[in-house]
Amino acid sequence: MDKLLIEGGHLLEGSVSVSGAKNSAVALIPAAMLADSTVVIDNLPAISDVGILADLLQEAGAETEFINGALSINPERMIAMPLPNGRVKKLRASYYMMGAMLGRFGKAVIGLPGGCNLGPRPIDQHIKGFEALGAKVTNEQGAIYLQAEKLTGARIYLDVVSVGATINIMLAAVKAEGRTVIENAAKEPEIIDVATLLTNMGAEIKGAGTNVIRIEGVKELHGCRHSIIPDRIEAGTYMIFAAAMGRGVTVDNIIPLHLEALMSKLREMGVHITESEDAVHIERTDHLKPVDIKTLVYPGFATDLQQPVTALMTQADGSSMVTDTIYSARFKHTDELRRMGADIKVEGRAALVSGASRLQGARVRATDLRAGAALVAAGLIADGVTEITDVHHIDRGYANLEEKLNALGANVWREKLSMEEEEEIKNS
Ligand SMILES: CC(=O)N[C@H]1[C@@H](OP(=O)(O)OP(=O)(O)OC[C@H]2O[C@@H](n3ccc(=O)[nH]c3=O)[C@H](O)[C@@H]2O)O[C@H](CO)[C@@H](O)[C@@H]1O
Ligand SMILES: C=C(OP(=O)(O)O)C(=O)O
Repeated sequence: MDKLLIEGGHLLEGSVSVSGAKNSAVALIPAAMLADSTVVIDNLPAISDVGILADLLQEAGAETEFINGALSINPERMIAMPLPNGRVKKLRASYYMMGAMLGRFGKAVIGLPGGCNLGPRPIDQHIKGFEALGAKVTNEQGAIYLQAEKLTGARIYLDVVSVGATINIMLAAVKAEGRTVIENAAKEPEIIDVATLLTNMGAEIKGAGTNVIRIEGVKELHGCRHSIIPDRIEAGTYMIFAAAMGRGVTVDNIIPLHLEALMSKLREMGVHITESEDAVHIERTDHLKPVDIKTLVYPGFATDLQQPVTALMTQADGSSMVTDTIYSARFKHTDELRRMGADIKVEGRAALVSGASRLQGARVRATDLRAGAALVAAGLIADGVTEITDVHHIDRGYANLEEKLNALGANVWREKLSMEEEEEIKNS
């Protein structure tokens, strides 16, 4: 097991290039199995979720090869291999194996997904969609069994706006017979990215990015090449790092439109931001203003940036309130930030952050992916050295984090935990 060490207090300067989007990549890889020949996905982020999904496809018979940041997937020899648990539990997006396997084989056995523990994360809307398309779905001993004689298009109204359910239903429906309409669909940019890949494979999809998606089923899909959109959450995280510590940081290779909610809040806090076509330039201010933020579905403020922005709020002069309307328990990072000197009170779905606090380096735990990002932000700000354990959560979503930060002038490195430290963590 590794820990991440950050010597705080260094101002950041220069340019950072954002990787391909995790939440696209993890859907595009399973989507490739719907083709009858090779799909090549470019601009893949070097994160553990991508590696695990490529392994899962390979386990089920796909030929996969990583070449210079691209993944080539030949799914011709895939079989409906049951994937009951093990690696499936390591990430949330293994749920896309359900929709993709169902679409390809008419059946699947997939373990219940893992991913960040942010309170209950049911998959009832995914299952409602699969059933509407004609699948019989059962849950036996922690695995979901899906079976369909034939998939037939249907009208599906999502009771909850869900990114995962929207994409999963698209995956199962593109080769179903007839028309599927997804109503109250999620509108995140990653959904458009998945629809773009599927369309390039020959699917007929209209309305991705709006709340009604219409799919005409086709008999066959073919191989193609597709480049992943930039990761708006990684971009937003670096923008927050820069807002805290940037003497002048350009966050490059992004789509600024995807980050409007964050930019508007950073500007309210007094952060200097200049936008260009595919980059933003950020300079910190000496007097950060407090701000209230409520997370919402896209294009609202992304819940995945709620945790990192909380770390920034500790540096504002006054009280900020952050409310998470998407997840009921996405506040584990606040306990760790408190250990570093933050003044944060959590009540229900809201956290009241009183600043400005002088943060001190401490040993803290990345309880989940974006909690990890919040602790990195705090570590960059704090006096002294911050040690972050459970780094595997951070590795699920941030490609080459140390390299990118050190190139901006930070001092970040990784060490192996000693046996004593591992024991201490196990017992804590
Ligand atoms: C791999 C991936 O893309 N992960 C993202 C995806 O997660 P994920 O797809 O899991 O998130 P959803 O959009 O599905 O979840 C949104 C809300 O709907 C609820 N819900 C969801 C499905 C369902 O069947 N029933 C139900 O009640 C969830 O508990 C949550 O409260 O979108 C989230 C919301 O933007 C992001 O935080 C995650 O980074
Ligand atoms: C919650 C997240 O990821 P996942 O859904 O993969 O757990 C995230 O990326 O912040």
